Amino acid sequence: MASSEEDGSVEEKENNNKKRSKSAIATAWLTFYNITMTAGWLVLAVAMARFYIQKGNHRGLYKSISRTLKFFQTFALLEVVHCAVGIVRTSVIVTGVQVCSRIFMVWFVANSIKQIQNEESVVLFLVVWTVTEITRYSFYTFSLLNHLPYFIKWARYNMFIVMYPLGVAGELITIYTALPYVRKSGMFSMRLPNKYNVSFDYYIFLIIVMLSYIPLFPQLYFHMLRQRRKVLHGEVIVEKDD
Ligand SMILES: CCCCCCCCCCCCC[C@@H](O)CC(=O)SCCNC(=O)CCNC(=O)[C@H](O)C(C)(C)COP(=O)(O)OP(=O)(O)OC[C@H]1O[C@@H](n2cnc3c(N)ncnc32)[C@H](O)[C@@H]1OP(=O)(O)O
Repeated sequence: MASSEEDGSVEEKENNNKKRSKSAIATAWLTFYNITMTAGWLVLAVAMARFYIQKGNHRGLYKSISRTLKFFQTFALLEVVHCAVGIVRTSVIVTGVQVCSRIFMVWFVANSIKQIQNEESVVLFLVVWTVTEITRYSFYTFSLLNHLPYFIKWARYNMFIVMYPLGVAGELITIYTALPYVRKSGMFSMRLPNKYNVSFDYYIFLIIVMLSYIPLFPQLYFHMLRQRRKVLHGEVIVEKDD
């Protein structure tokens, strides 16, 4: 049977060619992006391991890796763009919540509140994020290259069961530990009266962020459980549109 392209008009053929070259460009870009991100998180893993081996404890670890961490975690904003322009089939909202909460954690908590940088909870979320991202980006890279080893697929869709709650625990304990310093310093806050007639309390905002994990985290977790059933057990899942 002839394909629709063979039957179609010149215009249809041109459209098909455009789609094909767009997806080739998209695949090339995603491969480059995922390799870069895998390498970035590997650099972080090696830097953390070396730091710990040399110093024997975690004091100063955050400071030593903060530039690399900020760069690669911020670069992950492109994932929201990938979903928005449709080159990956993932929800913009799910990806947006995941990426924005991490960027918030890096820039407005760990980076801004120096007193908490040596907390164990910071090391906890850093280690969990690093292991997760090396697995996740190598999963995408090998999938795009059509050479996905089963252990990477297995790790991608099983490790999160433990890693997600551990990462969330690290993040929440860190924010909780930061609260007294934020209250004392009044950082990022605006009190009335001021010329804009606006008041903002960063301390209260951080409490709201912590509370927002209660409705939002289960959605991410259940999304991953659905992905797991689809990919590892071949279940057909009908996703709602954003
Ligand atoms: C301003 C203040 C905001 C404060 C908000 C506070 C609320 C916070 C609540 C949230 C807490 C989050 C805490 C979090 O930071 C803790 C941790 O991360 S701990 C570590 C454990 N974490 C994980 O395991 C992360 C799991 N999450 C993810 O993997 C993703 O982020 C997620 C978007 C949730 C899910 O990913 P996705 O939907 O993409 O699933 P898949 O991987 O199965 O992929 C689906 C299809 O898309 C293709 N895809 C996706 N990305 C790419 C890519 N980069 N390159 C190529 N292809 C890609 C993938 O191949 C699939 O395609 P197909 O269906 O065709 O196979």
